[in-house]
Amino acid sequence: MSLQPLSKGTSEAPRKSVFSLLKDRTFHDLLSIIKKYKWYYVSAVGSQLLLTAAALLFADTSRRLFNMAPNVPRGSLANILLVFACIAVFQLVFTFINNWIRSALNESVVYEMRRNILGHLQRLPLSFHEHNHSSNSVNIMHNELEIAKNFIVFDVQRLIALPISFIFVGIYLLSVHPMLGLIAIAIGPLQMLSSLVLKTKFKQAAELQNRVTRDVFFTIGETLHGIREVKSNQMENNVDSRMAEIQQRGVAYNVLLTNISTIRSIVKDLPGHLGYIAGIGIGAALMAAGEIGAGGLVAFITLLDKVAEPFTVLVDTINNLQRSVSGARRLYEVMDMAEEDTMTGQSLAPGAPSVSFDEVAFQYVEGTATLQNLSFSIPAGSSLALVGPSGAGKSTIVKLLYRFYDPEQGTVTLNGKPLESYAIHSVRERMALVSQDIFLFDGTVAQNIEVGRPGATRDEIIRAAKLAQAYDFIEALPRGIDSEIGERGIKLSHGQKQRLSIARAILRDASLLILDEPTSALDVETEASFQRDLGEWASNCTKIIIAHRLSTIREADFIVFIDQGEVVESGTAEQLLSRNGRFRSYWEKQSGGMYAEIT
Ligand SMILES: Nc1ncnc2c1ncn2[C@@H]1O[C@H](COP(=O)(O)OP(=O)(O)OP(=O)(O)O)[C@@H](O)[C@H]1O
Repeated sequence: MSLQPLSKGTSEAPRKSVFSLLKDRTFHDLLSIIKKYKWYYVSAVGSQLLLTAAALLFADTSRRLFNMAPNVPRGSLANILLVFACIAVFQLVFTFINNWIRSALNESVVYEMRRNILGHLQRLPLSFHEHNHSSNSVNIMHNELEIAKNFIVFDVQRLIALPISFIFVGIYLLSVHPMLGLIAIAIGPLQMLSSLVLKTKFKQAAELQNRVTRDVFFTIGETLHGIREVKSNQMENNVDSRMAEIQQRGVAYNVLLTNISTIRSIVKDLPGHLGYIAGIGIGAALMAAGEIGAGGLVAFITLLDKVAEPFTVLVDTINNLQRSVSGARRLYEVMDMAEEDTMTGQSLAPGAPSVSFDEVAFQYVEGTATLQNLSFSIPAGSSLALVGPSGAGKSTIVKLLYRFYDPEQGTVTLNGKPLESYAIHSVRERMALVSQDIFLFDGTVAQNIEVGRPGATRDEIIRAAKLAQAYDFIEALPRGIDSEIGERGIKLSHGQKQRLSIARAILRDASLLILDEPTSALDVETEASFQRDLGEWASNCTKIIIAHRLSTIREADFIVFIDQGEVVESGTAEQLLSRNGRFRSYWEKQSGGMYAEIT
């Protein structure tokens, strides 16, 4: 394993501006989540407005109190104190309610978005996953979603509530005294202007910081994924140096980001301080001139922050949006990718299909042909062995059958009709694959076999396990078929995993069976009984067998020998051996000259 591909995690994507993002279809898709939770938003905004009303009442009651000072009648003082107490209780209750709603909204939106993204990732074509490291997808699901969520959950509702507060509080202060009102109102726009300071530097530092986070996820994902290779190749120090380098960058960029943010926040607070000083000075002069009472000045001081807040928040929101854009750009790019359409097309009829490849050409990489001029056919219900050296294109043929990729030229047909005329779902439903790459899910043995056909009965699962020669070792496990396999089947041997994957395929009850090195990890005896039983449970299937072992190949009705994506020879095993061609020399090399075993 090389640590080089880690740099993929830092790949740059084209930058989207804030405004083009606001027009982005996917961004609107995400905003449509907000619609679903509109009552949460209405409640959160409503409770925030009630809190503003309470603040206004508090300021006005203070104004009345200080305007009466020092000769406050006893009865009035008692009433005023009661009003203050009620406001305090009201504020406590609504602050609690507001936090409660926000937390419920936050979690609901996050889980909804994660579900949407994972659903989308699953529906993307296999080519996306083959060309993107899984850690990148995990990073999208976690970090970049988190950043986008902060904007969607918190900033959106503040953007609605605070302008309304601004209007009410602004009008109130103007009514106290136009000059004081204007000073308070002027602070906000000045704060907005201050957001221009170091704006570009802030965006750059945020992007650098995001990249570091992506690298951390990438390194952790790759290391844990390939932990056996890391250990067996003693790469621990290599990984550690990589993390140390990321740590160095992470600390440097974080300090840079914090410094820039601090300078921006000092500049942003400056108009507020100046407005306060100007307001006190002018307020004192107005008091001396008898234009306002002491209460007017108190109301000004109490509400100053409330008038400036919408603009301050707008500044923060723009900053957040910039971070969201920078962090969520990749999220939106992935969400914008076209999903596989698996439902359009006709259904593949039950029963073993005939399969044919007619002059098929395919390439993964422009200019490098993987399959070319490839033609062969398999009559319904018969079996074909695909044989050839490593990299010849055998697994690619299977990928075309699954429609993970489509050929560039030529046609693949099932029952004489082009594969593209069938709904992908209906074709995949009728196919089963026993692959050399076995993936077992974290769960019990039974659950792992049931993956083949969700909803299968316990008896059906046990029957499949027996046919796959898996039942003996399953029975010996501590809890039999209900034993936990552990993450990725780590507690089982390769041969045992292979037998579970065979059981899964048997349970699937498919009509097109693909066996990709199905017995590579089985001992000779188990392989022999697997071959025997295959005739029983797969008798009604069309079978494609990819194999290197002659014992597996010779059971096939027909053999196609492939090299460099082309059919080099085809025929029965006996015909190919008697021809003294590529298949025979390939087999002689494989068997050390003992090809006579076949006859
Ligand atoms: N996702 C991919 N992207 C680019 N090239 C690929 C991809 N998958 C396979 N290839 C290339 O296509 C060629 C055929 O690969 P394929 O896996 O089909 O061979 P194979 O005959 O099944 O090999 P093996 O017997 O080793 O499994 C190889 O050169 C391989 O490197």
